Amino acid sequence: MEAEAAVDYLVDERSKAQFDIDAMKIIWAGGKHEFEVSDRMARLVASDPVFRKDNRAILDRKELFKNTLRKAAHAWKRIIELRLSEQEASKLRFFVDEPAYTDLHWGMFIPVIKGQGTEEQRKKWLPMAYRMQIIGCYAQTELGHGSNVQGLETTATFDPELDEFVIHSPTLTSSKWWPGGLGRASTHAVVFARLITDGKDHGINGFIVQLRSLDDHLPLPGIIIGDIGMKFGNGAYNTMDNGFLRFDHVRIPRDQMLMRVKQVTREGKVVQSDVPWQLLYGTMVYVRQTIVADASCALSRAVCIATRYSAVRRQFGSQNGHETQVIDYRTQQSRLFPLLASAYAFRFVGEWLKWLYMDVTQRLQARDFSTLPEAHACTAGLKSLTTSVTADAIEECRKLCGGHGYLCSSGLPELFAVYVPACTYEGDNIVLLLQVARFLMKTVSQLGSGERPVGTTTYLLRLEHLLQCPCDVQGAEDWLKPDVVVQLFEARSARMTVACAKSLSKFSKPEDGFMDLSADLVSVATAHCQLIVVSKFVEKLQQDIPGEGVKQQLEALCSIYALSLLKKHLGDFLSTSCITSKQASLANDVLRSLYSQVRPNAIALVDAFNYTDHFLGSVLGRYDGNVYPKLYEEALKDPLNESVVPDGYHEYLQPVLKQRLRTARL
Ligand SMILES: CCCCCCCCCCCCCCCCCC(=O)SCCNC(=O)CCNC(=O)[C@H](O)C(C)(C)COP(=O)(O)OP(=O)(O)OC[C@H]1O[C@@H](n2cnc3c(N)ncnc32)[C@H](O)[C@@H]1OP(=O)(O)O
Ligand SMILES: Cc1cc2nc3c(=O)[nH]c(=O)nc-3n(C[C@H](O)[C@H](O)[C@H](O)COP(=O)(O)OP(=O)(O)OC[C@H]3O[C@@H](n4cnc5c(N)ncnc54)[C@H](O)[C@@H]3O)c2cc1C
Repeated sequence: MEAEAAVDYLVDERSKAQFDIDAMKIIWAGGKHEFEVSDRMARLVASDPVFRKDNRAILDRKELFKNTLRKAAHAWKRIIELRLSEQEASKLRFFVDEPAYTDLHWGMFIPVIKGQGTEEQRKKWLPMAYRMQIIGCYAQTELGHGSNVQGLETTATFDPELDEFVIHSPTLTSSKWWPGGLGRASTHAVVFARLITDGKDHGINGFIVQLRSLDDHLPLPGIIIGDIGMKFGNGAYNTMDNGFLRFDHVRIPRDQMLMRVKQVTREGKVVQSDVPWQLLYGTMVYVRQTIVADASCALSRAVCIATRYSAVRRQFGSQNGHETQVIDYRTQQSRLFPLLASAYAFRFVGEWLKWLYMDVTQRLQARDFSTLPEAHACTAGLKSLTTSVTADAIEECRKLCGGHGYLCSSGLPELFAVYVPACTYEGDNIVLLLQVARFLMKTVSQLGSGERPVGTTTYLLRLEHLLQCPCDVQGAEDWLKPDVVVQLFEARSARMTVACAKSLSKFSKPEDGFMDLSADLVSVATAHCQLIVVSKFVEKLQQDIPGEGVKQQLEALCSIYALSLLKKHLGDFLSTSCITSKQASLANDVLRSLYSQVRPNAIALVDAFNYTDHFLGSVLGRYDGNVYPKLYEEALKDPLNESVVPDGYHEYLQPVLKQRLRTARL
């Protein structure tokens, strides 16, 4: 093909923007400094050939994994050479954009030692982990149990004679199964096992166990270890060595039990410290909070691809002598713009959740445990909400790109395959929503006893009002008032919560009620979490938002986010008598006019994510919109096109064709 001059097919679109895009970039990044770091790291990765990733879909598993090891080693080398800070290093790894053992080492192994280790344990293990002299993973899930952590079967039995624990896998189902980084890379693991002393079971605790030799990487005696096999999609999450692990009476010193929550003395006595036992689950709270921030990244990435391509792609009709850009179809807008709005909404709720997590961490250090239940409910609920929406949205973006979205070169199939397990790992999304529902039911049941709800449940203090207040919408413009919308979401959540609590109270055993009503409880939890996202978006807009037109764009997106949820869950709002059908119809009119308002800004709103073409990894989402020649180029790179006549022609095609000829002649 002839080389084409570089043309920016989206220049016109960019010229229509009605806001200061540089200011929006800073809002999206979370500050000037964050923007600068992110931009610098993205470019560093994009310009380094070792971080190439366009061949992932065609590499076999072994090549894929070796390539991941190579990239992780190279990333580490760059981090050391450039003396990158922790923030810069983590951004660099993010832009390398390939699931790897390092995610678990930095994301779970180090945090679990920090959160559950004693001062001495942190001093001993963290420096080695920070220097990557040991590589660790988080070995909790087993073949037989993942969600039910209390059901884990691996045992850690204290031997007072030798002052050691004996780690053992008593059954097949007790095999550790799934931990990332375990299969091939890790030298160590934090293993969750049942603590047994003097024949008594004291429940689950974490233990630091060395798995492989630091000299030759061979498994240590008594350790049976391997990779659990190929996962969904080509490339995708197969760069990660999710592993299995069995123990045959493996001995570790007593001081390798993580002892912040429980201690075992030299004599074998178990001492419960004064921190709540739930801190054993603290690493999951931390990781769930990071997953919410990541959801906005994955979602914005898919939306960026679908939005740019929708502006380039034309089908049918006529617009100034051209066919219509598909982004101008109302159906395309009504599918795409709520996802664009959700990307911004999740960004802001992610920022807030990070704050909440820091706050609870500081309180825990000061021995104030009062906000732990709220932090658990918020991280669990928002992890569930944002990952489910994002996984569905990536698939919707694929459909929004028509046939070409199904090509690997669109970047969307791999993004979906990498992202979709987020609905399962770090807590199955339904199981986590049931935790939120449990928290809400408890909060409502305690209202009568004078307990005051705090944080995100404070609205339940106005229960009487919320149970009967009418929606304040008279005309379409009322739907743009943030206080009207927030109160509506509060009323819906409060009414659903109370209805469920009433149904539960009819059961003589609460557990039976929870089983029977679990589907309704999940809807209640979803309504509460959606309220949190809407109100955090509204709160963000009450802050000082610099930059011409930026606030107006964000206000439009906030309204789109809330009103598209209202449309999707209309059944909830009507059945709880929160709104009338007339008000619902007005909301729909407002949504249409908001789509028109966003339309000229759509490309600039996705440019504000500041993604490099390397990170997007999508021909359809290219910054310059030069889609067709590049799609053609990508097709030509496929190994099937290496020869004109395919391998296998002589064995399998020619005989068939020849036979056809003979048959035709007969
Ligand atoms: C295109 C390329 C793109 C490339 C992208 C590259 C980047 C990719 C990166 C990917 C990296 C991803 C890494 C993935 C890591 C996954 C790691 C895992 O899954 S690790 C494995 C993760 N595994 C899981 O997540 C397992 C999920 N399961 C669980 O968490 C628990 O078993 C349970 C919570 C469901 C039940 O527990 P159970 O003990 O039966 O509890 P009860 O219900 O009886 O409640 C008892 C009380 O405890 C309270 N409470 C509960 N939790 C917490 C908490 N966290 N805190 C505080 N409190 C908590 C609860 O409220 C209640 O309080 P109250 O009412 O009594 O006052
Ligand atoms: C890619 C990936 C990476 C992972 N990485 C790690 C890791 O590094 N370390 C680690 O320890 N683990 C890891 N895991 C394991 C992961 O945390 C678990 O798979 C997850 O917690 C879900 O548990 P499960 O597999 O037991 O699902 P199950 O609980 O068996 O879920 C099966 C079905 O049962 C339903 N269900 C279960 N309990 C209930 C209930 N009480 N009420 C209603 N419905 C219920 C669920 O909704 C689901 O539909 C990883 C998993 C994946 C997919």
